[in-house]
Amino acid sequence: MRLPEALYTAAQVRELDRLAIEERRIPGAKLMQRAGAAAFELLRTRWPQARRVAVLCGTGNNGGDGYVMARLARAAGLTVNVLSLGAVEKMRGDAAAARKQCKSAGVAIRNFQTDLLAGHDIIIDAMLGTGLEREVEGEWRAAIEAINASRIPVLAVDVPSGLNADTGHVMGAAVRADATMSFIGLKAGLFTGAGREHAGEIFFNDLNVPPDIYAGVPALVRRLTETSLHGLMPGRRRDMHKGDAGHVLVIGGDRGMPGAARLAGEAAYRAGAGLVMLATHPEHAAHISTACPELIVHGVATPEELRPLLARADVIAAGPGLGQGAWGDALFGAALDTKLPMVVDADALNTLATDPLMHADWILTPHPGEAARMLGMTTEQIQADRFAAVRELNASFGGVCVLKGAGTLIASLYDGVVSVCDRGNPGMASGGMGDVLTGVIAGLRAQGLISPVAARLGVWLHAMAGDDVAASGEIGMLASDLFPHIRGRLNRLVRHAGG
Ligand SMILES: NC(=O)C1=CN([C@@H]2O[C@H](COP(=O)(O)OP(=O)(O)OC[C@H]3O[C@@H](n4cnc5c(N)ncnc54)[C@H](O)[C@@H]3O)[C@@H](O)[C@H]2O)[C@H](O)CC1
Ligand SMILES: [K+]
Repeated sequence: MRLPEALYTAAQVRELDRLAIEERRIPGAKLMQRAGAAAFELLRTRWPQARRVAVLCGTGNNGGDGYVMARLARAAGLTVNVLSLGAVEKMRGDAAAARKQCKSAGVAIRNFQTDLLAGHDIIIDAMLGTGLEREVEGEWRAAIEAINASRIPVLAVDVPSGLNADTGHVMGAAVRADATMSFIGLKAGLFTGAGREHAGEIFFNDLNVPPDIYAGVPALVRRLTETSLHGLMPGRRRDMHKGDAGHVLVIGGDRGMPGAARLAGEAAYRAGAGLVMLATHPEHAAHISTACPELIVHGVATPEELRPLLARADVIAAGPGLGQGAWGDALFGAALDTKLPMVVDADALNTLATDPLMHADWILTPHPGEAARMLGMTTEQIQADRFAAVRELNASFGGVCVLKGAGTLIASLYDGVVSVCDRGNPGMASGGMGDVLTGVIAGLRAQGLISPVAARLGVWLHAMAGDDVAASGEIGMLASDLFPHIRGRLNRLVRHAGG
């Protein structure tokens, strides 16, 4: 089943469950049977050779799903060992019934012990799902750490145990799954922060609930997908000229830091800008121009020298290599005085951290460290709840905020929706990648896309290009390796949209 765009919190999925059970009269036990069957089907298709299955079951409905899977695995002739955790005598309702049925089917059920994991081909993690309500401790933590140390493949049921379904934060310890099958509603925490590290490949099954129940629970988080980004790029008239494709002015490159500004400038061209000007420190204007002759490079020492360039720009990209000295502050200040749309990154964000200004139309692109400085928090606090952080940044600074990192988030005051990019890879954690993103977003904005659209499309193109480059390995990727793939992905998007 294709992954839906809509992502939900645990509470929202519980509401969807309630609607299905109470208003559509689908018994919870039936949903549990369907969940167990769907997850077992995934087990068979993804690990067809697996014969010896360890199913770790908690005491709630997540565990109930696991008991259903164990019964089905035994009926299919697999060797199954259920290892249960928690106070099983307190089990009630559907989960208790599933455990009873599993026992009646002759499945071996024992209390979890670390040494019982060895010798299995696959581990099913059905300990904790959306009911996780505190840090894992004791036998739960021991089980999670034993699973992660065992190096046995893991299929997580609904949510990897120990992972916060809303934020992707690890609550003490969390299972590192090779695959996670999530039910009824995809949980937002699987797609950002530590979620991406722990969920493995994500699968979804709607358990065949009536589609109209989703209308009652509006998703506030949405995945970026190629489909959702189709048709956003303006067409290109045969008689258009470079002015029609927009003028970008990159402001950056203080003494000794020419590279960032140059990368942002070239990226703006790769995203389709008609003309890209670069206002940089006079000492390296000449050789940036040699390195990339398409850039209109100006050595600028003062705001007065910057003004003629501001007058010709449609969009400003401020920050790449801007530095935090008087030169950069003066030029950034002059840019803020205009009403031009801006993409603000890197050192210019650090200026905002100390001098929280506002601007009519900007896209801020902090990484977690810059976000922490902007909000007066620690990076750990930002990463502990990235959704809350990006919403707070957006509420504090307005416009559009792009919180970079695994599972980049985009929040926009224009529509209140947070978008998640579930593409990109660790190979992109290298110098210059952020400068390229800044340039791509500015290049799209210059072609007339409104800021929330330019930010979403830019983040998606940048991540897809990074995945294209990583197809030949994630180690040793250069930011400039992305350029041909950004262009390729953008033209493919336009072609498929019939643009
Ligand atoms: N109809 C449905 O509701 C469906 C649910 N599905 C599955 O059910 C789980 C959610 O089940 P729930 O009983 O609400 O909670 P959990 O099973 O995730 O947690 C069980 C239980 O564990 C205790 N607990 C919480 N935190 C901790 C902790 N840190 N350490 C120890 N114990 C903890 C707490 O008492 C919880 O109640 C959902 O994920 C699905 O897997 C079906 O899949 C679909 C139908
Ligand atoms: K689980």
